[in-house]
Amino acid sequence: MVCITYVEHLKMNSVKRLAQSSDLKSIPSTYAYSTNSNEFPASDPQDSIPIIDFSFLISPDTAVRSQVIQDLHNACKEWGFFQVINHGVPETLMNMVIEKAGEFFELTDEEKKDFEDKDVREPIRYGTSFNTKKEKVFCWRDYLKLIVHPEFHSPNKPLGFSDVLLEYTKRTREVARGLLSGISMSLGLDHSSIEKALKLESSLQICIVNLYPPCPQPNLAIGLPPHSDHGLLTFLIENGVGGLQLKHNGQWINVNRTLPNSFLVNTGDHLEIFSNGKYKSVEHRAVVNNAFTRISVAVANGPSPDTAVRPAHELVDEEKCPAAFVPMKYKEYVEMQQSNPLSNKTCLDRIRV
Ligand SMILES: O=C(O)CCC(=O)C(=O)O
Ligand SMILES: [Fe+2]
Repeated sequence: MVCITYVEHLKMNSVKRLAQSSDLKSIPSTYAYSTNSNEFPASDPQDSIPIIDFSFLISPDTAVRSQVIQDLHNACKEWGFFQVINHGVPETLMNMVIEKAGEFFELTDEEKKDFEDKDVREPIRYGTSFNTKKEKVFCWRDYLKLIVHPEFHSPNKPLGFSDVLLEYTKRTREVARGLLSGISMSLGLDHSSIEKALKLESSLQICIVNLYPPCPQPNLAIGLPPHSDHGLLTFLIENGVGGLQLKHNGQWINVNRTLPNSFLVNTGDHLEIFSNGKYKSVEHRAVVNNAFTRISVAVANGPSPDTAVRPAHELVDEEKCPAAFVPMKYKEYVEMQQSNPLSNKTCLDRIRV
């Protein structure tokens, strides 16, 4: 392994730059997540990840609507991951997001420095790994995190990035609200229960761009360690390289292919909280490879920042099914998650009764 001191390495503040060092044949010890080259065994899924046809949610035919609500129930209960098709967001817009996100990382170090991550409360944060202040082992990943709603924030470069993001995040928010209305019904609640209780008109929406450069020892480093997401629903798109793995029935499986023009959506911690544990947030991780740069864009759709989220009262029964989580403001939860190393479901466990 190359021996770069901790300080030298922190000065780089970008694994993309580290990966570009022409003589990099092995990873610095600070990236050695594993000593076992079989640390990330995963298999291909036997059944495909559930598919949700978004257009069915607004079908005039009641039977079609009931079926898609049942599909959402099964997807949230059995998988916590699903592919959304016929969502109405143009494919060209989705491709532009990936393209512009990639261009952001091509800016010079000086240009990117203006957006450097200084504090978890900042609305624009460019950085490396997940939380270098707290981590012993770093992730093979650079990131750009943006708060895009209720207020929209974006870097002013590269040219056109901000416009594309504004449109994309607005459109995905509409799809998220539609899905959450169906998910409300799939929990036996009114279609507007989640919308009203969690004040979705001012939902906190965060866009996370991940860049995973080629890694000389992909079996020892990790892109993102196993974790669940903080929000209600995360929408993921990527540049076709692959590397996401999810935990299904206790086994890690590869997400190799998703349907063209689809979103990969996963349930987050706040859906687990609101549903009082009926729907669980699902652990996933990103592995790296030695040939291609992977870019993924995750949009986390959550409750409004000031809402103290608790299980829906209809899903709580003091005797049979008491509240499984203590209430906490969503923005405080996000800060707690971002201020600690990323690890499994440790954040949610802190508020579990
Ligand atoms: O890059 C990926 O596939 C996963 C990203 C992710 O899990 C996240 O940003 O929370
Ligand atoms: Fe995630």
